Amino acid sequence: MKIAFLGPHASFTQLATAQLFPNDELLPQASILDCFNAVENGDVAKAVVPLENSIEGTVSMTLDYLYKTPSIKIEAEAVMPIAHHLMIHPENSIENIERIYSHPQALAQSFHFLDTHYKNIPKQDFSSTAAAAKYVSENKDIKIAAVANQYAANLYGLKIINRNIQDFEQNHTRFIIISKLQNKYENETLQTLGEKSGMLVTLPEDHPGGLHQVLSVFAWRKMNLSKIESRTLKTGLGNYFFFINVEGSWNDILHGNALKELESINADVDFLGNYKEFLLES
Ligand SMILES: O=C(O)C(=O)C[C@]1(C(=O)O)C=C[C@@H](O)C=C1
Repeated sequence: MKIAFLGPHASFTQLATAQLFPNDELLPQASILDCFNAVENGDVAKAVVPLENSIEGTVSMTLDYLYKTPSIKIEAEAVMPIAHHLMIHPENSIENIERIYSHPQALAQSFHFLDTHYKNIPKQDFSSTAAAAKYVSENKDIKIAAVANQYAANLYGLKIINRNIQDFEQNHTRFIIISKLQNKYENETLQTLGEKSGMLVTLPEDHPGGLHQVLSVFAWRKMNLSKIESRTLKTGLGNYFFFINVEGSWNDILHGNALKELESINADVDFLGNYKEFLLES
């Protein structure tokens, strides 16, 4: 089976994808949009993209494309510990470094460390941590460093200057497996952390108590929400959709007609699936 992931080789997303699909053909993509397009066009069966980080929060691009592509559903979530390291070309010295490159999520997760120790060195966004590491390995003359993982340092022959530079010890990223198949991904070799449902809810118009009505559907059924995120609809200031995770199995969700009640208050619901959450190794 072909599986797309946010590449290039040695990205954190690849480390997650390799654990989820050890026997499949993994195809690196240049962006989260390319991962969604590869699934939407049928070039691959599934893709793995980041959804949320425990320090930096939701990856908004992933939410936006889930909203824009209703045919794409979620098959599973996987949580992986994230350790960032600062690395340079082995022929360079950290004293000469003039710029630090990485994925914006990685720079944000290490912001205080970089601000404390490398305050005057400009930080620059790159498409992924691994692409930044690769760029450093190919450009020893332009005195740059990258924030990336150990695997990228090994693959691109870089020297690690500072280890574990993330601002909080507990740094985890949650990835999702997306597909059009609406399957539930199973893996008996990985630890299961729980089960949940995901949905995107849009209210017909902004009115007093609208979100309260949506939340009460779950509250009086004693269903626990594990995530709620509002995201702009891009139709004007103040217009949002909501990504909601409800803990529990599919039967719990159907129990008491929660989805029917949401429809009865004219909420538009794109049900993303009932799926498991797995724990990965770093
Ligand atoms: O740049 C990478 O290596 C990625 O896989 C992307 C990504 C992200 O978008 O959150 C994945 C995990 C880490 O949180 C940092 C970056």
